[in-house]
Parts: sequence; C-alpha cells; structure tokens
Amino acid sequence: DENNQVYRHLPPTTDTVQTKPFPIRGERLNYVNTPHVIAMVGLPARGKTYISKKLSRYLNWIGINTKVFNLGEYRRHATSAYKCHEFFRPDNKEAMAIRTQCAMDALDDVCSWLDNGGEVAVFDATNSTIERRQLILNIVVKKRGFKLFFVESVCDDPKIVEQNIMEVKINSPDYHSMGADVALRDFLQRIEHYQERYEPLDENTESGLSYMKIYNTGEKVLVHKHEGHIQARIVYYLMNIHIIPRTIYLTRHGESEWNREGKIGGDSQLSSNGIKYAIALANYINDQSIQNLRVWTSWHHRTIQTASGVRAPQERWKSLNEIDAGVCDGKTYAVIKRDYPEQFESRDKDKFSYRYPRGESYEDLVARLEPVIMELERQTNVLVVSHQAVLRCLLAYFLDKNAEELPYLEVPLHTLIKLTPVAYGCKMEQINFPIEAVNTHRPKPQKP
Ligand SMILES: O=c1[nH]cnc2c1c(-c1ccc(Cl)cc1)cn2-c1ccccc1
Ligand SMILES: O=P(O)(O)OC[C@H]1O[C@](O)(CO)[C@@H](O)[C@@H]1O
Repeated sequence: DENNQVYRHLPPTTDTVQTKPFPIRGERLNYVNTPHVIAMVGLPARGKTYISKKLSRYLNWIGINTKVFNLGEYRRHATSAYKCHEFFRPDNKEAMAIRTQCAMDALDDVCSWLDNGGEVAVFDATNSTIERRQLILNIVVKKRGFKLFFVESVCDDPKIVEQNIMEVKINSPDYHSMGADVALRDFLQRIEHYQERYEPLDENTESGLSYMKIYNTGEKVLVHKHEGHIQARIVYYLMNIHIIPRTIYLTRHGESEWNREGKIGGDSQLSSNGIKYAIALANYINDQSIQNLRVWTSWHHRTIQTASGVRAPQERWKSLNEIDAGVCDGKTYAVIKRDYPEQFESRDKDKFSYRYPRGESYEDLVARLEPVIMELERQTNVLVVSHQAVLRCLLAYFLDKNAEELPYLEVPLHTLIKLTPVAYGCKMEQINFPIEAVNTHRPKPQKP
C-alpha cells in the first residue's frame, strides 16, 4: 500500500473499524526503507572517512536519507586538545574508557537518527576488533532490528597510506598546532597502536556478519552475505569509484535560437553567439591537451554542435537530454504562466518534485542521470556538454547540494565548469567566456 508496507496477512477488509490497515505489531516489514547501519572497519588512513562521506553524498543524491557519524569527532568533543599518540595506547585505561563511551554515544545518536526519519547511518570508526563489532551488532541488530553492513578497507600500499596522511590527516584538528613531520611521525605511531589489536573481518571468525572487504582502493573486493537492495547498491557504487587524479569539465551548449526567444525545451540550432562559444570552447579545450579526454553530449543538436570542434572521442547520451517540459515544451515562461497558471505556481512551490504534465521533474532527472554519474565515477578526464537542468543535477552530486538548492543552482551559458576531486570533496572553478548570451536563470520567487 501507499506506505510500502508488506503484509503477511491481507489487510483488514474495509468493513472493519479502522480506515487504514495498521502494520503488524512490533515487526518492521516495510523492507523498502528498513533503516540501515553501514559500519566502517579498518586501520587509520585507509580511506574510511573518504568512503563514508562519498557514499553518503551518493545515497543522499539518489534520495536515500543518509548521515555520517564520525567517532573521531565524538572523541575530540569529549577530550581536551589532542596531545600525542599515547592517548591511543591499548593499555591506556583512562583513554580506553573515554573512547568506549564515545562509541556508545555515537551509536545512541545513530539509533535516534534512524528512529526519526534517517534511512542509512554510516558509522565512521576503525571498529577494528571482533569485540567492538559484536557490541555494534548487539545494539543495532539485536536490540533495534536495523540492518547492519560492515565495509572494511584494507590497504597495505604505503604510497596510498602516505598520500592519505599528507592529504587529510595532518590538516585534521588533532594536528593543527604541529609541524607536518611531527604530525606524520605521531600518526604512524597511532597506527601502530591500532595494529597491535587489529582483527580484520574474516568469515571464519565472524560468519554471521554481512560485510564487504575492499583491498587497495578497489583493486579487489570480497562480499560476504550482503542482503537487500541498499547493500547491493553500496557494493556496486564502491566498486566503481577510484582515486586516480582527473578533471571533470561540465558546460551547457552554446546559446541557442530558442534561448534567445525564451522558449524552453526543443531542439533548436545554436545562435551566432552560441557558435562563437563552440569555437572558443574547442580552442580552449584543445589547447589544454588533456590526456585520454572523452566528450559526452546529449542527443540534442545544440550540444553536439557545441562539442564538434573538440578533438577527442565523442559519445551521445540520451540521458543527458534536457528536462522534458511535456505540454510546456516550446513555450516561454510568460506563456506557461498565462496558459497553465496553476502549473506555473505549483512548480515554484516544490521545484524538485514538480513534474510537467506529460513531462519530467528534477527528481525524475536525477534517476535518469544515475547511470551517467556511475560511469563518470569510473572514468578519468571527461567533458560533459549538456543542459541547464541536467547540469544542476550533476553539480548537486559533486558539490553535495540538497533537493531544495538543486533546481536553483546557477549554471550560466558560455561558462566552463572545472571539477577536481580533492581530499573529501571537489574543487570547482568556473571559466566564463566573454561571449554574449541571454540569461536563462529564474531565481526562486521571494516568499511574500
Ligand atoms: O584504501 C585507501 N587507503 C588509503 N587512503 C585511501 C583509500 C581510499 C579508498 C578506499 C576504498 C575505495 Cl572503494 C576507494 C578509495 C581512499 N583513500 C584516500 C586517499 C587520500 C585522501 C583521502 C582518502
Ligand atoms: O528548471 P528551469 O529553471 O525551468 O530550467 C530548465 C530549463 O532551462 C532550459 O534548458 C533553457 O531555458 C530549458 O530547456 C529547460 O526547461
């Protein structure tokens, strides 16, 4: 029924008292959104936070309400300024007590978040012993009935571990008052303390757990008893990401004839300004001599024309086509406001979910763009030539923008967006080409 509830027995017939059948007492059968806990496992500097943040960004973008709970933040909140690695000695009883209490507090917050609308909680911690994983199982599964999936990152490549420490560890609050070399040495000691007690996931010792082991950033993965749709999606996503340095370029097509007339949709030609942009873009990109560059366009003429001068293999993606405005295709906003006043008004009320009659919503666009994002994660250097609504969706993924902000992101014509993955996020640069173009951006109307 409408709550995605699955009933073992037929709901009570309509002639009984209650108007809506109520779920079977005490059992969560709504398999569609059974709350999930993803618990990370691994030594420090194995990319656990990187995976946690990236996975959370992806799940939120596809509409699964996800939040990361980082144990390091709880420890920093519970203790005075970090001194040195001694805190992490396994025989440091006082510190161990604080660390266990922090874990309990974090798990408390995980459970209350999942009780209040959260769908996936990522517990970002080392969780490096069987004892700690048993504690999580008892609280999350046995006591609360949530699903639990462990994700272990195993990495014995010293170069990658060092890259991690230099990129994200020595800038962490723990080391803000130390020099880089002191911080590096201290952190390596910290890893030693965890190494002494580290018990990797192994089906011989923890046969009942659902988990995946990722070796050396995805070179090899082992999946053990994963269950359900969400866990399968997570396995698939984590098998597709990589940390090879690369750049993703995003741009709209050059100004089109219908842009000039204020008409939405269609498949019109580039205007003379748009042709100038196509030439300038091709010169700029060709001059960069970007290695192994791939160019992706939509099936619309205006994007194919815009990319035509770029010397690189080109692919046409139907899923990069502009949002389908249905009955409003080919109309200006003024005509839509005149002919479909109630549609026009309701669109701005909830622009993300609003669907044009016989057309699409931004929500529909995100679903159709998920395979594009998945393939972008697998690639290295790509130039995407697409459209205003589509680029808003892609930008929202890379910049972690929510459904409220997404439909109003500024993506002007004749602007090349350059995205470079850094540490836990993306650096964005905008290259504005000084070529005349109309402004197609409609800001959110101010509430009266
Ligand atoms: O396995 C690692 N070991 C050390 N470091 C790592 C990783 C991964 C990583 C792990 C699993 C997957 Cl599916 C992808 C990346 C990312 N990172 C990372 C490197 C530099 C900065 C921030 C994070
Ligand atoms: O969601 P918005 O703000 O109407 O922008 C999407 C519109 O932008 C355009 O690409 C150009 O105006 C139209 O084809 C499309 O309908």
